[in-house]
Amino acid sequence: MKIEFTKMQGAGNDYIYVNTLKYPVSHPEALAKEWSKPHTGIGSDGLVLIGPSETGDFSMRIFNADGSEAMMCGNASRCVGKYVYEYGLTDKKEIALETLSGIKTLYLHLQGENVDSVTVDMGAPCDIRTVDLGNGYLFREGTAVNMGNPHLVIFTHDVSAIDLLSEGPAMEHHPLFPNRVNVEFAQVLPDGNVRMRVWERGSGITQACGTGACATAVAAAFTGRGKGKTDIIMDGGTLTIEYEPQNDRILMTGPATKVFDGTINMDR
Ligand SMILES: N[C@@H](CCC[C@H](N)C(=O)O)C(=O)O
Repeated sequence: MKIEFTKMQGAGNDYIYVNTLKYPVSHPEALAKEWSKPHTGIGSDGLVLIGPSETGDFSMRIFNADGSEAMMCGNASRCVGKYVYEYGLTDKKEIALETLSGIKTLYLHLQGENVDSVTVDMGAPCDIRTVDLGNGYLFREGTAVNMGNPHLVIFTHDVSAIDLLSEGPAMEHHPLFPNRVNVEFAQVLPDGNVRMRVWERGSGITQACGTGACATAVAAAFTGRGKGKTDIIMDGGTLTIEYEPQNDRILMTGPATKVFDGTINMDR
């Protein structure tokens, strides 16, 4: 059976989006693995399913490139906002999106008829703590933050020197995180903004991570490095994160971009 999909990216974090109101998908874990492959698939960081919701306007499910399902994805939530508006599924500019980590409110920013960027109310971070990574690792200490999904943020003086391909998996599979963890290496710049590189659980090196950008801003505040409104500069683009520890929400603003539409056989 042929189905339509749309490839979209937010700060370079790219996913395949399927409207399940039109094309129900029965085995997303297998399809995420197959379709994410760069040479034999479509090529992406994973698969995102847009569906109906009883508690919000729409629902979002997100599968990493290894087929594992995640609770939340910041970059995908912005792209879902763009998708449902531009494909005529809604004319609302404020959208309640149901995710496995609760309802997230999307505020669409338009440029003419198109959604150019989106602000997402990401809710409150939880389980913020300093973790001792023990001996045998490049870094001894990090900050764990839960943004609906788990993150480990490690501050360093030179983020460009990190070998993500070896340090990323070592941290993703650290015994402190039996469900694995997303890993952010972060460097505070002289102006207080943060340069960050990410290794994502289930997808490896990605160009950007929305929940990771939020976790980085939270970790910065927690360790006395924060400045309230922070640009998190990643390999694929920049997200602006607004966070004050006394408030119970984080606002994430950034781009949402369509790459192309396509069709693919569901049973391939
Ligand atoms: N890219 C994402 C997060 C995707 C899920 C993550 N890899 C996990 O397994 O928790 C984002 O933009 O937040």
